[in-house]
Amino acid sequence: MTAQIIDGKAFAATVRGQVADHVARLKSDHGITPGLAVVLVGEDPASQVYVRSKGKMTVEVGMTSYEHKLDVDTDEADLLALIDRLNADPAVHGILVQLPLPGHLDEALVINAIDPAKDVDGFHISNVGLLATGQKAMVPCTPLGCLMMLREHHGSLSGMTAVVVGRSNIVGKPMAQLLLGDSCTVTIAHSRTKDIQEVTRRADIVVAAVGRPEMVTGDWIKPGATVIDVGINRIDAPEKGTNADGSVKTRLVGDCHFDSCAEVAGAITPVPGGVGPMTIACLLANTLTACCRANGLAEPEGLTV
Ligand SMILES: NC(=O)C1=CN([C@@H]2O[C@H](COP(=O)(O)OP(=O)(O)OC[C@H]3O[C@@H](n4cnc5c(N)ncnc54)[C@H](OP(=O)(O)O)[C@@H]3O)[C@@H](O)[C@H]2O)C=CC1
Ligand SMILES: Nc1nc(=O)c2c([nH]1)NC[C@@H]1CN(c3ccc(C(=O)N[C@@H](CCC(=O)O)C(=O)O)cc3)C=[N+]21
Repeated sequence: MTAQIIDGKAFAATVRGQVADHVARLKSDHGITPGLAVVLVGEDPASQVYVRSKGKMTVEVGMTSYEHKLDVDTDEADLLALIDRLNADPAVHGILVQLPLPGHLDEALVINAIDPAKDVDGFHISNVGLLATGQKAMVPCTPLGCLMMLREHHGSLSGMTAVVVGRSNIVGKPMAQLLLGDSCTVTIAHSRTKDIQEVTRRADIVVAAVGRPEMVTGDWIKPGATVIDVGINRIDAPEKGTNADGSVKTRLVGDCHFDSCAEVAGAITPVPGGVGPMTIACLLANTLTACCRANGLAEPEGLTV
C-alpha cells in the first residue's frame, strides 16, 4: 500500500475544537449560544443513529441541540408549520431536515421553506444559486468537508483536474462547484458516462459519491492521484459472524475499493473515518457561521469557503 491516508476523523476533531473555542467566546463576550434544530420524519434506524450522534456533538461544542422527531405519516402542512416556527425562533440559528423524507412529502418544497440564512445544509435554492455564482452562501456540509481535506492535503488546488463521480444535488453538484471555485478543471461523471474509468484515470482528484459499494477500483485511478470516498454503504459481513437475533453482521464500506485504490493513489480517505466525521464537523461550523451572521458578528476564519 502506498497511499497516504487522509484522517478525516482527526481533522474533524480539530475543526470541532475550533468551533467549540469560538462558541465559548460568543457566550462569554456576547451571551449568545448557537442553536441547531434537527428534524427527523419517521423511524429509519440508520437516520436515528446519525441524528443522535449529531445531537451529541452539537452539545459537545457548546451549542444547544433541538431534536424534532415526527411520525412517519406526518402531514406536509404540519412539517411546514414546524419549519415556520423554527424560522421565527431566535434561539435556532441552524435547521436541518434529515433526508430522504418519506415519499408523500415534497422534498424541494420542504427544503425551500427553510429560511436560507438558517439552511445549514445549504440545500435551499437561494444557497445553491449563491454558491453557483461565487457569492457568500451556506455551503453543503459533505462537499465542504471534502474541500477542507483537499485544501489541507494539497494547499492550492489551482489547475488540478478533478472528476466527481455522482451528480446529486446534495453531494456531486455542489462538490463540482466548490472544486471549480478553487480553479480545478472539473468533470462530472454519472451513470450514463461512457468509459468512466478512462475519465477518472485522467484526474488528479477523484471524488466518489455514487452509493455503490466499492465500485471504484484501483484501475480507475491515476498513480499518485487523491481519492475522496464519500460513499457510506452498509454491507453484509458474514466473516464477522451473526448477531444475537441470528441476522448476519454488517460493516461500512465506501464507494471505493479501499485496498486496490490505496495501492495506486497518492492519498485516500477511509470509510469509516473519512468524509463522514467531516460532514458533521462542517454542520457545526455552518451553524456557528449562521449564528455569527444573524448577530452581525465576525465569522470564524477557515471554516467557510
Ligand atoms: N459521508 C457523508 O457525509 C455522506 C455520504 N453520502 C453517501 O454518498 C453516496 C452518494 O450519495 P448521494 O449523492 O446522495 O446519492 P444519489 O443516489 O442521490 O446519487 C448517486 C449518483 O451516482 C451516480 N451513479 C449511480 N450508479 C452509477 C454508476 N454505476 N456509475 C456512475 N455513476 C453512478 C448517479 O447517476 P445518475 O444521476 O445518472 O443516476 C447519481 O448521480 C452514498 O453512498 C451516500 O450514502 C451521502 C451524503 C453524505
Ligand atoms: N439533510 C441531510 N443532511 C445530511 O448531511 C445527511 C442527510 N440529510 N441524510 C443522510 C446523509 C448521510 N450523512 C452522514 C453523515 C455522517 C456520517 C458519519 O459520520 N459516518 C461515520 C460512521 C458512522 C457509523 O459508524 O455508522 C464515518 O464515516 O466515519 C455518515 C453519514 C449525512 N447525511
